[in-house]
Amino acid sequence: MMLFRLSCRRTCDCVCGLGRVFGPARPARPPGQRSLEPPWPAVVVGRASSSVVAMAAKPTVIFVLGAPGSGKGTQSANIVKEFGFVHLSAGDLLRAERSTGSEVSALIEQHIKDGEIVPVEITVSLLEKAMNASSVKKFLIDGFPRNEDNLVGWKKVMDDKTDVKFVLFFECSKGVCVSRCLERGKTGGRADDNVASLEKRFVTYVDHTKPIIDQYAAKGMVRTINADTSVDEVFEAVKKLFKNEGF
Ligand SMILES: Nc1ncnc2c1ncn2[C@@H]1O[C@H](COP(=O)(O)OP(=O)(O)OP(=O)(O)O)[C@@H](O)[C@H]1O
Ligand SMILES: Nc1ccn([C@H]2C[C@H](O)[C@@H](COP(=O)(O)O)O2)c(=O)n1
Repeated sequence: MMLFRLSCRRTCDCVCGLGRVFGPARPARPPGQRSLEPPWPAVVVGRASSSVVAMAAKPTVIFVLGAPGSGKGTQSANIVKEFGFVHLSAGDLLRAERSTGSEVSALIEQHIKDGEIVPVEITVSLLEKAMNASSVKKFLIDGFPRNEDNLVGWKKVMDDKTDVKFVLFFECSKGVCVSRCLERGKTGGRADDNVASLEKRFVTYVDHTKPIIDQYAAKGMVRTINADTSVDEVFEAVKKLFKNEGF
């Protein structure tokens, strides 16, 4: 134990003890990065039998789900500020990819217009790329997994590489969600914030996304927040939850 502490102090600048998190010498924080998280691969040290073992910590993931307009994006932005997470919206990543004019642009455009879910190979590869590009390794993944295809694709490619903590579920009545989206549609520039697309998006939500939330609920992995109230009231509930979860 004593020997370990001495050698640890020589090799890193953290306050190490067995079981604490440390990594290589701390590099300068990249400009604009607000998080206090270490921007280098963390290493967790613990004892196995009589030897000391080290393994890389996996990125933390929280999935953010709820009906269209339930406030996933709004609350994710608040969580980023308060708790230092990185917000990755699957919808935003797909919209960005659509506007690059790549070979999948037309396919994404059609799916978004029809309120349907884009094949997971596209979405997971965009998510993985964004996660790899981030120095902060705590992610809110908003609007994913939205259907069985999303879930299977995530498990295949990302399950072993990440630590999914829970699903943050914003529960909100359809009437409130629709009126928020229609209001957003007046100025937001989204092609799918209209009555026709919203109807399709809600069908997709009820038929395909809600069953995914239910699957996670059966595993005790859903944290439900009432999202019918004001932005501030919803965030108070979110803050309480995140503190209880140890963030
Ligand atoms: N609690 C709230 N009270 C009133 N308006 C809200 C609330 N939360 C969000 N809004 C507004 O409702 C609209 C939709 O919110 P937001 O984009 O956060 O929802 P979302 O769940 O991410 O939607 P989508 O899945 O369609 O992208 C926005 O215009 C936002 O400002
Ligand atoms: N996992 C996802 C997330 C989003 N999309 C597409 C289809 C949605 O209607 C659209 C908008 O998403 P939002 O911004 O409302 O979360 O993006 C998808 O295919 N797969």
